[in-house]
Amino acid sequence: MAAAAMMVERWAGLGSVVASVLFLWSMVQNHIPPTLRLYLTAWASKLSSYINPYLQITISEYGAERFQRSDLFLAAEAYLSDACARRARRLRAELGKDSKTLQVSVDDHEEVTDEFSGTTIWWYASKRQPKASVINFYPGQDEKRFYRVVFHRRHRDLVVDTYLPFVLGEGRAVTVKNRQRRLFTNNASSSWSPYRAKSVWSHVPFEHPATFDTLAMDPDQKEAILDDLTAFQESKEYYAKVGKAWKRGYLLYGPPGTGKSTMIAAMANFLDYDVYDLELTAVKNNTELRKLFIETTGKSIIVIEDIDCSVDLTGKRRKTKKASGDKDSDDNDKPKLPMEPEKDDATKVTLSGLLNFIDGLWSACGGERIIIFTTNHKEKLDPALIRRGRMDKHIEMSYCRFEGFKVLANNYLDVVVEHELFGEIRRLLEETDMSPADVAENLMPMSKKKKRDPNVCLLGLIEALKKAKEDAAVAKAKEEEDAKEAEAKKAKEKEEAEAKESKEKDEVKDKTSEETNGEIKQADKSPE
Ligand SMILES: Nc1ncnc2c1ncn2[C@@H]1O[C@H](COP(=O)(O)OP(=O)(O)OP(=O)(O)O)[C@@H](O)[C@H]1O
Ligand SMILES: [Mg+2]
Repeated sequence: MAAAAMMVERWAGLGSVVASVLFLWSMVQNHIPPTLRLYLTAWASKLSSYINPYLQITISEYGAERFQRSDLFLAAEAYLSDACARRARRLRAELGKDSKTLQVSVDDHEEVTDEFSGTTIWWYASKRQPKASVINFYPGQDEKRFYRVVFHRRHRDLVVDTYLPFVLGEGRAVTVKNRQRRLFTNNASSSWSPYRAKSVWSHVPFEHPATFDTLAMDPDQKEAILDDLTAFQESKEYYAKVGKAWKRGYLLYGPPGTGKSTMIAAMANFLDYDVYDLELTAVKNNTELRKLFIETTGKSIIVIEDIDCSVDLTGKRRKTKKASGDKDSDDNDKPKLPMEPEKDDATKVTLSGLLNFIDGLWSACGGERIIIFTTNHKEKLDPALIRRGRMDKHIEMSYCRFEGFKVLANNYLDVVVEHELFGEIRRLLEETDMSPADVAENLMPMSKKKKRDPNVCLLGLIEALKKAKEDAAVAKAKEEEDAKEAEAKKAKEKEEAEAKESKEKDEVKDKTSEETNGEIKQADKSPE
């Protein structure tokens, strides 16, 4: 290691000699004809490569894409920060994008060494000064930063074929680990800019605290979902082998307040993915839908909430999506997303557009995506939309039962062990349908007096459950009464209709017989 440092120092000394020569060279080169200058430059570089056994690779901050920082540069920066920065003597510390975490990286003009398969590789961070005469409109573009990788020429293959891809992979993994995850929402197409590809989505930091530990649901179901997600995340090779795009669809269905949206947040936190919350009502047509999809990145969850409310029979958007708790209470029995031939494809999002969104384009753009639909009314969705292969797993989010309650009691009241009131709560929860959201609400009283007293909260929950049970019984009795009344009314109407019909028949019969009698009498009177 020390020998390597000495060697680098020696070459650094030689470098300063070369720099002086180059300076003189630059002084005289203006007086040399261009062809000769080119020839001499090539010759000088040949000579230098003959003497200098070290090769160097430059990784510039801005590559061919002038306005976008190069992936390799970003990966190298992340890799060096993670693996080598602590060995450097001059570091640079900055607040991360989330303004919370501290990011330490190698400072400019600093050199660090890395060991790979017994080989020493030197990294040198630097920047080119901007030309004084150039005014740059893009901040960050005036200084051109770069990394230089220096290694012995006998390790050329190792560095190019193995080491640099390793740095790229490791750097990307570090970036994913350290990144601030984001929650994206689609902008109305009127604000899309042809000059900024990223204008179709806007984002905020994703900071939802939900995890699977805090999610109240059946433990076996939770375990199965976690298994499924882990298997998906680790199956890159498997998906490639069977020729399937690396994506998975989940349909979350159940009554309001049962934790569908919370589950999505828990999944994103578990997988460490970004979330794209796609508001279909803001998308004008299938072309826009496609564009939105293309602008999503890998390692993300694309969510369409309340899919049954997003597009109706004619493809027209509804004005208010979440007017009430139960989003479909206004027109419950209208089927949505029909398999009808779509005529004006240019002006609306259609079922086929949506299906294409899920599987057509998925296959074209690889990369670890999950799509989730949520609905309160699974039965209203077109079977084509939710068939296995599109929505691979259907997850029912249901009312709170005792196992789910125990999670909530732990979350909200820190009650871990069995409480004396648990027996009654268990019985009531089995007899009453109450959503986890309502149970949670009862466990989180806002009054100062009741604050954090488990007994008071649990008693409050028991009261609420009893009331819900009574209300449900009253509602059921009323429903039965209404049904009976409706049946009686129907029977009466039927009876009346039958009576009316038979009366009409009798009248017709009477009239016919009268007419017949009249004709007979007429015949009797007529001369033979
Ligand atoms: N299963 C659950 N576990 C833990 N908390 C829950 C659960 N279900 C609901 N909650 C609580 O209730 C609130 C509302 O839940 P959430 O928004 O996830 O319900 P939802 O099923 O998406 O409802 P909707 O169908 O109306 O969209 C959440 O903020 C959460 O605190
Ligand atoms: Mg929801």
